[in-house]
Amino acid sequence: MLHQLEKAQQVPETHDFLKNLFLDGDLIPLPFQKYLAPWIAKRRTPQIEKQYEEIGGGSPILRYTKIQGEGMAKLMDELNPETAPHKFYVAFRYANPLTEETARQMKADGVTRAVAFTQYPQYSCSTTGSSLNELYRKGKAGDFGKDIEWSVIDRWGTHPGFIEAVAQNIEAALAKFPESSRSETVLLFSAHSLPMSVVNRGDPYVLEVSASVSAVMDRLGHSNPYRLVWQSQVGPSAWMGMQTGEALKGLARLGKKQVVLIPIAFTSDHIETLYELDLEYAKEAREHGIEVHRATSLNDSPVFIRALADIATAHLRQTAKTGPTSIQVGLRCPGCKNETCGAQKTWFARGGR
Ligand SMILES: C=CC1=C(C)c2cc3[nH]c(cc4nc(cc5[nH]c(cc1n2)c(C)c5CCC(=O)O)C(CCC(=O)O)=C4C)c(C)c3C=C
Ligand code: FES
Ligand SMILES: [Fe+2]
Repeated sequence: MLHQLEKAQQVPETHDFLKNLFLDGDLIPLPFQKYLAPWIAKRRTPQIEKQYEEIGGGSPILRYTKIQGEGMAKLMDELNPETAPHKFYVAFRYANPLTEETARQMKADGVTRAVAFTQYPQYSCSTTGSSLNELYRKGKAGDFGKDIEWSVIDRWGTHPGFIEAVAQNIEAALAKFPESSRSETVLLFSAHSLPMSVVNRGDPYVLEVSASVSAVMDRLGHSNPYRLVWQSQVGPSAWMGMQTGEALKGLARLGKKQVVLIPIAFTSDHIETLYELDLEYAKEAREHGIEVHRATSLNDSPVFIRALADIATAHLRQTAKTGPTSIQVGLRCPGCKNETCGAQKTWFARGGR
């Protein structure tokens, strides 16, 4: 079973993954989306397939998400026996296991209480928002079963356990530089960028990623100079900058010799750490005379798995008092014109009813 699911994450799934992604009107509203999405996906597939081939034949996201989920549920059984047993399910937005498949499984298992626990530390309507909209659509249609009660963990980008796990991985990367020059190493935090159209409608992601970086730097005692830069722009529109690749070139021009690259907006390795950061940017920076080490992604970090268990445990205790959703998730972006966002928020605030 595990093997089959892992195989589904491999190169041949790239086309369907991209098609589902470009079909998502909550992520990228396109004119004639139903027709344009398959066309863009098809055109983009060979290039992205090649990237997945170069990072070992697929994305490790599912494998790590399962390790994290299993570790979290086991710890929660110990930390919070009153709500045990805890079970995790994975619902991806574009690759298998898709929300509809997971819904079927949860219905078959007779689940009556569920927490939608986003695995994006910082909230964006293009990531967590899109996933919540999908859960809402499937939930409203009864795909998860009729009597399920929902609550939502919508963001946790400054949770001390998450910050500690990131900081420890930065310290391990810094230790690879000679002690004499270690404090001159630039810490370059890199997050997936957002189109300016999303930023400018009031999406909270840029602020929240910045807050994560601030919290990590506080934890490190501001031992090094740092910047937050943005990667993985797609298409011709304007995106949040400065771009990670350009920043590395700029640092080289300024005579910087040592950089630690830090993925800050995702919890496991994926195409953007393993291909873009490691194979593209780090290689290019080395050609410009910079020694680059990448902070390891959180992956199977026990400190991080403990943080997930702590976040979920605190949530279960808190929702009994404060209700199923946070105050912050209730506010739509001031520029939001997507009616599904409003309906989704109302639905979750009522516990999925
Ligand atoms: C972590 C935060 C992410 C944000 C914010 C985000 C916004 C966003 N992404 C696209 C388009 C694409 N993203 C793609 C891959 C991808 N995106 C994220 C995360 C965020 N995206 C991850 C972790 C991944 C990699 C998945 C993996 O298995 O490795 C892709 C596919 C790859 C490609 O074709 O380049 C696209 C396309 C948009 C348009 C967007 C904001 C509106
Ligand atoms: S786009 Fe942010 S709430 Fe709709
Ligand atoms: Fe993306």
